[in-house]
Amino acid sequence: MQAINGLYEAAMGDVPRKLFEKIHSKAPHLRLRDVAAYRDYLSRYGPKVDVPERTKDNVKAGQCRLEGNQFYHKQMQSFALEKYIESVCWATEDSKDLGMAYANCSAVLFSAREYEFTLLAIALAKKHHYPDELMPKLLKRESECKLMIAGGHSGCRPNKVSPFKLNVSANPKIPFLADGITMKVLPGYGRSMVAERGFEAGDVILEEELTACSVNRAKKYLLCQCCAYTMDASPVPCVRCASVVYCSKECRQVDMKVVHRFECGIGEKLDHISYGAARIGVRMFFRGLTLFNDDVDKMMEFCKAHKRSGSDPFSLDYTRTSGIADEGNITLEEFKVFHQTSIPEINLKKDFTRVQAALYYLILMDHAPVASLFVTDAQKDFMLHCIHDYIRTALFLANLETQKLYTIAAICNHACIPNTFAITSDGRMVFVVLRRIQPNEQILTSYNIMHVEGDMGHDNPYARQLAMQFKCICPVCKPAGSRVANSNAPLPIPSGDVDELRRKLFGGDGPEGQLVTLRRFMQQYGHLHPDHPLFDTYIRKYRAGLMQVYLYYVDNAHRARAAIDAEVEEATNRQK
Ligand SMILES: C[S@@+](CC[C@H](N)C(=O)[O-])C[C@H]1O[C@@H](n2cnc3c(N)ncnc32)[C@H](O)[C@@H]1O
Repeated sequence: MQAINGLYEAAMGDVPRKLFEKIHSKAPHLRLRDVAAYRDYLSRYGPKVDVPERTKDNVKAGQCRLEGNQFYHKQMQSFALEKYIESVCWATEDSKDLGMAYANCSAVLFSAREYEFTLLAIALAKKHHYPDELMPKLLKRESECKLMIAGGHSGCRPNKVSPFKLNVSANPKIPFLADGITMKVLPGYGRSMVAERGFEAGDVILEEELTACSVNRAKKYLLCQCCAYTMDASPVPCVRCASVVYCSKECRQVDMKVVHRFECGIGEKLDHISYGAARIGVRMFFRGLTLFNDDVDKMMEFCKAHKRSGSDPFSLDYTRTSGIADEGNITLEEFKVFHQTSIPEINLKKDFTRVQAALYYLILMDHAPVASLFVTDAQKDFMLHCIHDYIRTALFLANLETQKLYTIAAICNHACIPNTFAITSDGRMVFVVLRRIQPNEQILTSYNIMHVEGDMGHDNPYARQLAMQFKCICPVCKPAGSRVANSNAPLPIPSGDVDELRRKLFGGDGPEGQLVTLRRFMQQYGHLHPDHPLFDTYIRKYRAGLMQVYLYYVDNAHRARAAIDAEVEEATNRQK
């Protein structure tokens, strides 16, 4: 068989799906056999993943800058920034190329009026050998930035408090979740998030930081490898490879400690195996290994003692842990919850996960930092099976579109017309109630979270992708159409109220005013949804408004300020 190289593009990242069709035509006896049979077959007959790795290269850094400049001159700023970030990744630590790439980032950020980030990029350019002869231009930009900030054009929003903070009483053990929400196992759905008390439209019931993510190849220079934060900031590259980038030094440190030390040097090959959330499985495996201080036998013992018998994330006590930022890793308890997740039979019958796991295994075992830890056959088999299990768990629990895994939010099931809106931006998930939820009602979000303007709809390609995962039994899709969809029926809402709503929505009220109006409307009439299709318009408007206002309050500039302060402190210490 040919080596795997370039198939990725042809198959939109679906190497294993295409490959397993090929494998099965050549070796039909493999179908649904243990993953070890796939490993043995692939290691014997190939194909071998043959993709060049990206090691630091200043020539490539220069090429990316030139490509970025072309976009910049065509006013295609986001493409320019992506190229400049890539340039940062290729450049060696001691080169002028690094300083120049940061300076170019600063030009884009300045034109986007991100003054704090511009200052940060300038500080990094100066620190990283930006050429003296070009310095006057950079200093001019720096002083213009300071003037803009002094003139009140800061991206920081010190006086505004985001309305997307938990606004109901919190669970005593899970402070980022509303009190009065529990996990129940419901027929057809499995684990489900259920309200024990009523919630109103506008209640913010969850505000969770992600547990793990995987950044797909197409976005590798756009998202932080560790926390999935959008790279509008000043990029922090891996010091060794040119394959990953981080939003901060802290993220680089954390990722290096828990995962990247195993993946650095084989990142391109690993990226080639899966386009989607499967890689989260590999990353969770290494996070587990890190929890056991790389002691494979200890991890094996633990995993053997804790069978995949089902788990309850609501049993976790987050008040006893300080979270990923401080610890640099998930806790053992959180890892156990992931490890013990039970998966429906249908998800176990997918061959492509076996091919994925076998390919990951073969690449990893060809890499000294991993191979040196897995020596005996038992240890090697453990790694293979564990990675396979975790790939399946990740595909079951993570959002396939955003490739992010949240421990608590993952329990929430999907509805095509949900009662709660899941907003995800960067590495944070927020649940806002869209219409009244009664005690004992299930909390449901649409997994199609990126398509704010539309509910799932069965013609939506993402809906088809989901349909491969499970057969939807939400109130809209349940057989025999439990939804009373009668577009001719008059809405039982006084016409004066509808006119008033329309006037406010379309009469120039700002997004925040619109939100207040919509929330009141939903509180009063939300129970009519989804019974009347006309109502969808308002729900959609409400969701779009929530997203718009949410993004307005995302205040990333304070992160840039903190990073600038840290740079200044570091420079002062260096001078001492
Ligand atoms: C992210 S998990 C949600 C938690 C899951 N119920 C559990 O037991 O852990 C996604 C899985 O839940 C189930 N699920 C979610 N929404 C569903 C729906 N509307 N209809 C049927 N199954 C659903 C499917 O098995 C799906 O693959």
